[in-house]
Amino acid sequence: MNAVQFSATLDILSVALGFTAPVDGIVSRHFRDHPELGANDRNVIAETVFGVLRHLPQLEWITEGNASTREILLAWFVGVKRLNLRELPAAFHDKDKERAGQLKARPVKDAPLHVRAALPEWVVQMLLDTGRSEAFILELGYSLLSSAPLDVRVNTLKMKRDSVQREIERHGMACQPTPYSPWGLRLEGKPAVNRLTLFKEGVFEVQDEGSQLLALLTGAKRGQMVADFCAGAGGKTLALGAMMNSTGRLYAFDVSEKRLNNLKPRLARSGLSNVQAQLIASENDQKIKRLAGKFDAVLVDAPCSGMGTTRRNPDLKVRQSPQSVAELNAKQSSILASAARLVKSGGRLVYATCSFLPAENETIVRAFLAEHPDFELLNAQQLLADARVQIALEGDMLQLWPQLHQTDAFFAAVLQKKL
Ligand SMILES: C[S@@+](CC[C@H](N)C(=O)[O-])C[C@H]1O[C@@H](n2cnc3c(N)ncnc32)[C@H](O)[C@@H]1O
Repeated sequence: MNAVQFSATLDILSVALGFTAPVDGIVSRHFRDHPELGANDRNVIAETVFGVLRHLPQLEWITEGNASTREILLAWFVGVKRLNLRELPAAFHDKDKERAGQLKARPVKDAPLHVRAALPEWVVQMLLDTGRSEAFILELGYSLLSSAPLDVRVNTLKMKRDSVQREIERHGMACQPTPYSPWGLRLEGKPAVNRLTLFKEGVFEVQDEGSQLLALLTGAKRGQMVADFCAGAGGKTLALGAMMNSTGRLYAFDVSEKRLNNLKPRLARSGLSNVQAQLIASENDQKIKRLAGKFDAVLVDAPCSGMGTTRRNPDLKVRQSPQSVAELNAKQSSILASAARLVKSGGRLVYATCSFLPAENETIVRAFLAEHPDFELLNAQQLLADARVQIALEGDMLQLWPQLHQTDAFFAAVLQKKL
């Protein structure tokens, strides 16, 4: 790491470690304000910043707490990258090197489980409480320490997956069909796919394979009435619209105008004409009440801790807490109950999160089922098999794990309103 990269990394980390804003935004802003940084500089800086945040529980343990940003970065090079003193970036002074010697004396292998797994202690406790073994937790923690693969979803309205694969490869970017999603391609490395004309023409969208499977579970079909209740910028809306072959009606609800606005350019690229974006004031908005009982399928991609996405959003390990999860739980139950009113008899309700915490997954679904005897749980593995996706699941619900499925840790439960 050269002096320019070192100083930019320190600057970004000193803001990011304040945890007042998401790290990806902080990194993007710094790069925008510093156009002099080249592509290689940006790669080195971003990899280091994200690496440090992913490993933060370990770095805090190595430095014994209250460390400066510089010391955290030193612990990253010594404790994680395992550089010896001669290999440290030249920007570290003799005094830093003296400290580096002390940091080496605290190897992570001697640390408590949550430190070794680089997960918050409360997260590890929640997993232990629901019967997960130490080995499982360590594998999960390690898998969340690497960067996520770059997956795209092919817009099958515009082109077939194998044709898109050939086109992407023609541009010198290697990719393979994803193991589970019938629409996915996984790219090698992190090429700038958004520069390709195919992307600009809406032939594919960047989307984690797990996210694609959640849309698939709705079973949305041509001519149906479908709702994406927490549509955000519409990652799943676009997948649903393509499943419906741009027919029927697809409502994209969200309480955030900004997020719904971000859906607009994506919709324009996609060529979908069946989507109606609707801003709602809350899950109990009158618009929802007026549409009660009209939908064949409703997807609730609920606001959640995002704990399953910490490869991409490592700061969530610090920004979330048992209190924030408890607040989310109340919201999740309320949104699910409200969205359920939209579903017609025989219709499907998919509750999903990008989390592996049982408190915001199975617990919410079990409580919903106890209060709504008119809904029953369907077997997600069977539904996926019916869609020719072979995946072994532990029970009726879908929980994806990065260490097993190479996706973010998405969760989904498929509920059906009884006839
Ligand atoms: C996990 S994100 C959705 C991501 C999106 N489905 C996608 O695939 O890109 C959760 C969304 O729920 C929205 N949300 C929060 N509270 C809500 C509520 N009461 N009703 C509907 N949407 C809500 C947030 O604004 C956010 O966009």
